[in-house]
Amino acid sequence: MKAIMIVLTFFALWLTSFLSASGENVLAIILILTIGILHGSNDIKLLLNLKESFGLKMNKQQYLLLYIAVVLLGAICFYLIPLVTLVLFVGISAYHFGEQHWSDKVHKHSKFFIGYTTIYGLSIFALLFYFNQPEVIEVVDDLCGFRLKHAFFAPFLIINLGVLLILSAFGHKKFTCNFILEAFYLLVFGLIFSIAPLILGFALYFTIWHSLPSLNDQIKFLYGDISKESLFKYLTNSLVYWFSALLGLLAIYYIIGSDDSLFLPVLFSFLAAITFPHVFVIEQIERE
Ligand SMILES: CC1=C(/C=C/C(C)=C/C=C/C(C)=C/C=O)C(C)(C)CCC1
Repeated sequence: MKAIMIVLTFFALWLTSFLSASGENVLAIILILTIGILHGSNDIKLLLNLKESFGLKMNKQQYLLLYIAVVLLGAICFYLIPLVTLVLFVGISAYHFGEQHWSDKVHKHSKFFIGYTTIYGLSIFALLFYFNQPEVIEVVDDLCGFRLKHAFFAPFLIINLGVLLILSAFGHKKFTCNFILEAFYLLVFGLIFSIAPLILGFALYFTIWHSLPSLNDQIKFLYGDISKESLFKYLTNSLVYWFSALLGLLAIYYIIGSDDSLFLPVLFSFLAAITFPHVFVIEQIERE
């Protein structure tokens, strides 16, 4: 799987050398809205397939209502306390990306696992942000009116990578992985983020390194194997949710009108709102 992901990543990077800046943005947005959104479109079915979640067992309508309520709550928080919600969003996403990457390589459910995966995810974001400082400063400013300083990025990267290194050294007995290979993946991510602009760098990581493996795990969890039939079942079942998410996003863009400077902030706050419940669903299936 990882070899395919490396090939896909470099293929996509090679493809972008033929694209203009706006072409790269279009490719990034297509990746996020297709594979990216798709990997969160079967959350309700995943919840229904759990023995229980949060000690509860609810029916489809109840889960759907709860899900929509959490999305709306996330959106309202973004509106009312944008900076706090953004920090929370990046922290939760870091844990979520790390959990996806490490779940089969280290003993789960320990405090160490939560700390390690969060620091790993933060290191990925720190790499992405470090190589795209002007764009990150703009998007964060547009999102919550807070202007990050350039002096923030290098220490943020060094601290996260440093803590990751220390935790890896102390906890290496808990892992079943090749750390040289893991360091190589981080190098590949750094390379992608330094070559591609912010949105494309994020999209390549998010779709190839997070959403595809997550789709793989989810299909196995739901149908027991990866086959044409189970892929077809997954796609047909997620279609209506995927389509509703896209319609929701389109509706927001329609309501705010054609203000270009709001395009990325709206996309990221939309992602944040739908990410909050998704992270809890995946956390529950990883626990089973
Ligand atoms: C890239 C980026 C950001 C963070 C995005 C995040 C945190 C995305 C997480 C998505 C997830 C976890 C999706 C679901 O699986 C900021 C800080 C908004 C602004 C600068 C660019």
